Amino acid sequence: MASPTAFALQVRDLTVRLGGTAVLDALSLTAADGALTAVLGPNGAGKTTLVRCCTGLVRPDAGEVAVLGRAPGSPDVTAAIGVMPQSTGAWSGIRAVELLRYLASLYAHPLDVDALVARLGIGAYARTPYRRLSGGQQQAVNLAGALVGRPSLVFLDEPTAGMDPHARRATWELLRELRAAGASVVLTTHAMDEAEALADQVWMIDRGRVAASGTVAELTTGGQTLEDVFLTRTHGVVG
Ligand SMILES: Nc1ncnc2c1ncn2[C@@H]1O[C@H](COP(=O)(O)OP(=O)(O)OP(=O)(O)O)[C@@H](O)[C@H]1O
Repeated sequence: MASPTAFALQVRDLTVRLGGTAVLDALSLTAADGALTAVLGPNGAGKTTLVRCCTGLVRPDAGEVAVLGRAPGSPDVTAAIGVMPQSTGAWSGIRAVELLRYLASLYAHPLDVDALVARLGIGAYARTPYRRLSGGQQQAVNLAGALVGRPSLVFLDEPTAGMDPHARRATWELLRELRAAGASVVLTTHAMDEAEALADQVWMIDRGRVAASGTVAELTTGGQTLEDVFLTRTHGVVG
């Protein structure tokens, strides 16, 4: 289903206070329809909080979020998006393939679970309880869970963290295919090569604000690498 707007995601002046701190501080950004948008930022910059606002899990203190042109958390939006959170402890006992079949049953036109399992290399551990999977295997199942409903817009919070290079490249290929099929992708990552390889648009956020944005080419004019730009424009907690 195509988005009715030119933007899959519009975030305006978003402010979230947690524990007395403005974790997001009047943050504004957009994700174009049909594009892959990467959100980069140091640990604690507010990336996961942003995703949680977009998926209706965190209610902002101020500002606006429009997901596919509508309010986050509404049933029609929820049915049209996919979400891969950083951790999903709730699935502890269920086998990977049973989890995916259950998730598929929640959608009107899900992807074929067996094909998705084969595509992401999940077959070898499809009958293993989720809690016994390695970190990278859990990531692959989480990714499959985010995609199985054939979403128009998918939020992926550090999708390849913990994946080996085979799984990482398979994931990149799948994300390129998703975009080619017209889906919009918003992903957070610490991997600069991932943003360079995939992103149509990059947003660097720091301390809850936008520190830089543009295409990779725009951000790296002047011969700097994306990592150089990141290190210059954002603050780390170490050092
Ligand atoms: N429930 C909460 N109460 C208080 N502070 C919180 C809460 N949840 C998150 N925070 C704080 O908000 C800030 C942003 O956290 P968030 O998880 O959004 O960062 P992030 O950019 O995703 O970081 P990382 O790259 O480490 O995953 C952090 O300083 C975190 O400690």
